[in-house]
Amino acid sequence: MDKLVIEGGIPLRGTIPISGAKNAALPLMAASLLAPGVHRFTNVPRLRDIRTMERLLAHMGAKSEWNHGLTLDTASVGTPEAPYELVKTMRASVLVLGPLAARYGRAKVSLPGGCAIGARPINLHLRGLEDMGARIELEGGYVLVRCGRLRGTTITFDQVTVTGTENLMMAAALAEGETVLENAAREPEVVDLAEYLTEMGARIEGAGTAVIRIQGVDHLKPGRAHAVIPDRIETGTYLVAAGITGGSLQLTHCRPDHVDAVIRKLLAAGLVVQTGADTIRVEAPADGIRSVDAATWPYPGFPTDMQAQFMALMTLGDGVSVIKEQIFENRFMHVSELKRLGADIRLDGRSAVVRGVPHLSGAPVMATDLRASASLVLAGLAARGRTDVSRIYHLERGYEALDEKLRAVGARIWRERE
Ligand SMILES: CC(=O)N[C@H]1[C@@H](OP(=O)(O)OP(=O)(O)OC[C@H]2O[C@@H](n3ccc(=O)[nH]c3=O)[C@H](O)[C@@H]2O)O[C@H](CO)[C@@H](O)[C@@H]1O
Ligand SMILES: C=C(OP(=O)(O)O)C(=O)O
Repeated sequence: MDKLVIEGGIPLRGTIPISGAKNAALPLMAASLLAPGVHRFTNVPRLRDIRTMERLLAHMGAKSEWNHGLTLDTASVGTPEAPYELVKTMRASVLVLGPLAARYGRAKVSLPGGCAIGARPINLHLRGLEDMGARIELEGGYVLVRCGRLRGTTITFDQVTVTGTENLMMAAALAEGETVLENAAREPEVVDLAEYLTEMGARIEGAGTAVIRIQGVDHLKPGRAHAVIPDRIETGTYLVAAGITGGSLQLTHCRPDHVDAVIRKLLAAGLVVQTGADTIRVEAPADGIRSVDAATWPYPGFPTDMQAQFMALMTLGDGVSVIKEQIFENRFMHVSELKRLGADIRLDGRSAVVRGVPHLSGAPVMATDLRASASLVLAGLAARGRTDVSRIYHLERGYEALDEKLRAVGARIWRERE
């Protein structure tokens, strides 16, 4: 297994191209199950999670090929089943549930279980499918779904759920009649999925708002080649990388409007940020990082997937920052590791109270989840001396060529065998 070694303290300067969004590509790949045939996606990031979804679709009989993007042929899908071995490595596997139920009238999908950041139940996905007429049983750790054609209905989510909204939007695309999703997730990834589904022949209105209306159709067909939206969390992570190292970066191939809430926090922290049509220029503050509070919230709020990285920045702030995690009950696993690098952080329920320190010092650290790992890399880039980040398979789930991209802007970061 590899670890990342970082010699910190170098201000990053240069240009970083942003990759396609993992959390947009995964539901798009699942959507290919809704219509047998050849689906083409461009700007798909080469990541562990994407490979896992490829393997999951292959298990069902799909064929995939990389050639200037990803081609998925779902013509021979015949096993509507997601086994535990694959689901346990990637929770987003649950995204096949809605498409399989709608297209095949049956599905056997392993329950994803909890993970480092929280319990993460899928009750809202299941209840929604039941409301649409599916019979659901839990057996041997699997969700078994049986249904005739799903029926449109009104579903009001108790809580905003991103993959829940995506799953039910995909199921509703082939249902009979109208489905209304209320309190739906408004994330850009939901909009990207709705755009491709529409391209496939689905009738969807309101994606990107809290109420999505879907008129079910009898058949869907593969759409034209679809370009995955840029990764807003990767974008945010590199914005912080410039600020925390005292550097300046130009990010290209990104969507500045998708990181609005993050940019506003970074401006409050003193960073200089200028946006273009698909570029962002970011510079560290000349007079040090200002401490600011943040609270996570569904889009367009401050993303939970940026909480750990923002906390890394705040460890070097000029005062006290209170960071409140309001989406996941346990997304603070990075705190104890950041403390090993010299950060002053106290946990108080769902808040972290971060008192800025003048500098961080390198140390061996271990990551427990994807964004926690990113926060440790950021802290390591700023720290004096050497930081070893182990368990980088977490990072490989969600960051394409992270070490290469950072090296290209001057970071001293490399892989070593553990
Ligand atoms: C692949 C993907 O897109 N992953 C993202 C998605 O995860 P994911 O879609 O799994 O997260 P959700 O939006 O569903 O979770 C939001 C909250 O709702 C709760 N909940 C969710 C569903 C459910 O049936 N019951 C329930 O109680 C969750 O435990 C959590 O507390 O959105 C999260 C919140 O922005 C991000 O951190 C993840 O990166
Ligand atoms: C939590 C994340 O991913 P997942 O929902 O796949 O665990 C993430 O992308 O930060």
